[in-house]
Amino acid sequence: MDNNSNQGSIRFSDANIVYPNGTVGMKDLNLEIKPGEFVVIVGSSGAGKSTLLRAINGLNKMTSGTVEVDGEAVPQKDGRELRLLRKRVGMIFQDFRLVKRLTVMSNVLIGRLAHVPGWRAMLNLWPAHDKEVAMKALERVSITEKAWVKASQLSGGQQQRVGIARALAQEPAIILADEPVASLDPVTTHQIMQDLVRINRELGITTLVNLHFLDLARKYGQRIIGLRFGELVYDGSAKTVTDEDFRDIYGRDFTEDDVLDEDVVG
Ligand SMILES: Nc1ncnc2c1ncn2[C@@H]1O[C@H](COP(=O)(O)OP(=O)(O)OP(=O)(O)O)[C@@H](O)[C@H]1O
Repeated sequence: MDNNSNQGSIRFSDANIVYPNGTVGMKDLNLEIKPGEFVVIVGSSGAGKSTLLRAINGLNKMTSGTVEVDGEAVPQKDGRELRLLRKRVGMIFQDFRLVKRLTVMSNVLIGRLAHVPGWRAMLNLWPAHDKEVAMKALERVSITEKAWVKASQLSGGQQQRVGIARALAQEPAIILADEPVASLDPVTTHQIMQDLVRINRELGITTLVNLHFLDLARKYGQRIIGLRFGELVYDGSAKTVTDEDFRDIYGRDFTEDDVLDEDVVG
């Protein structure tokens, strides 16, 4: 998987999203993310983390302002241009979003859908190249031995690895992971976070991860972005973020519910 031709820069300029019911999802956001960055986004429930991620692949439309990927505005209308943009942006979900009755391989090939003619995919006549890309993606998350197993037979952690492989099969410039570990046990959570960090280092794919747990943000983030009521209230290194910063982002003291490993709470 060669990511050299991909870039993966993101820029929000004076960006606002107000939902039809009047809720503010994003407020005056100005933010630049460089190709290859690993960014963790934190904030309490409803702070606008998903809104931000979904704006990058055009799932949420701007009320005003712009979001650009590699210098091109994310199309605000559904259509061919938006499909081309989405080809470059892989998504990873909290609930994995696999097709449970299909094999792991078929699920990963879904990541190739935008790259092959629809009739080929429908007839399951995938070109050798696409199968190879899918298998390499499975290798990247060490799960090739499950290629021909039905997704329904996998553990949560294995399912999330397949979710990652499906995103990688797109050969994306950007990966957006929306609470990717929220459904996993602590041990598996660390494994999946390590996978995401390793893949980011190996392939240089710009990666944005929404996280609920503060200790994970600190441990695995490179850069931390904090949101509150749709506004950017923190942007800094994960190495130097303080408990005080987290309190400001959350607008309250944090509790054991905010950390995965409880002994971290002082
Ligand atoms: N489709 C929608 N229509 C109306 N309001 C919405 C919609 N989607 C999100 N919101 C609201 O926008 C705000 C930001 O939501 P968002 O899902 O981005 O927050 P979040 O930080 O991801 O929260 P969580 O951690 O709970 O997923 C919240 O107040 C939410 O209720």
